[in-house]
Amino acid sequence: MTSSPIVWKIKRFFNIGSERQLRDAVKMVDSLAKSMIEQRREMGNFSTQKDLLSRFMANIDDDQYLRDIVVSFLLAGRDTIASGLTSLFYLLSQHPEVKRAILEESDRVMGQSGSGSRSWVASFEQMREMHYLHAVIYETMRLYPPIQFDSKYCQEMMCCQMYAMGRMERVWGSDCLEFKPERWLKNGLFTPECPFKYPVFQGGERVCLGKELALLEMKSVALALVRRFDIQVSEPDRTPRFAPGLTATVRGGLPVRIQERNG
Ligand code: HEM
Repeated sequence: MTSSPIVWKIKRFFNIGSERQLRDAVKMVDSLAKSMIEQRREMGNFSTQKDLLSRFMANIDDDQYLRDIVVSFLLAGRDTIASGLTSLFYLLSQHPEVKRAILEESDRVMGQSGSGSRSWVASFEQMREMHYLHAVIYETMRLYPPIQFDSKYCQEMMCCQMYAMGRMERVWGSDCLEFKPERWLKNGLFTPECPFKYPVFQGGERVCLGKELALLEMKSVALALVRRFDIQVSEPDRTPRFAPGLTATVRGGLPVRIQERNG
């Protein structure tokens, strides 16, 4: 990235420096997407396969279009989930009472399976019953939205600041900086907020297409890990700092210590 467009235009023209790196990186992502499409084509029978790519391939023949679909799902769906889960494990490490409440809820819904150890994979129906877990995921992304700001261009440009909005007293009340999953529950049931108050997935016609998938993915990974392992942030007193970028990434990662639970 440079301050003047002339610089990158010259680099692009001569295919040098960061423009060359960008071109190589795009080529690599393209060939990854292409090989995923080819592998799936060799498997055949798209109409009977249940994965997302097969469903698209059952209806679309244009390889360029399919490649764009693969790339947009990879970009939109990978780093966002990783970011949300990183923040979740940071917060759970600081709030053992929330972790305990997740375990209690999951034990109630899933039961504690054989020989003292918990089974860790929940069914879709079981996950729908876990209102507290759902609230924890929403509350995590209120304080740490995976996409911290987002710009839109129409007649004028506007910028939506998800990170700032999630921490505004005017919007969330005097306890806005506290991690309180209960704020999302009414009589134990998850109660959503208007997407324009909680714009983590944006709202309206350009709402995140993967929103429900994202929530399901985050819930199932979080649950499986919390039930099976005890995860502690290695340096609990160090506040994570974000690296600048489209998706919120913790600078240097979030080192944790993982221990298997006994039961
Ligand atoms: C916690 C995880 C996620 C968050 C916070 C998130 C957030 C967002 C946001 C804020 C937008 C709007 C961007 C814009 O219009 O400028 C968006 C768009 C989009 N997201 Fe997600 N996303 C997540 C996960 C996913 C997943 C898992 C997928 C798919 C597998 C996905 C697919 C998409 C697509 C295709 C769009 C473009 C929609 C359009 O322009 O019509 N997202 N997402």
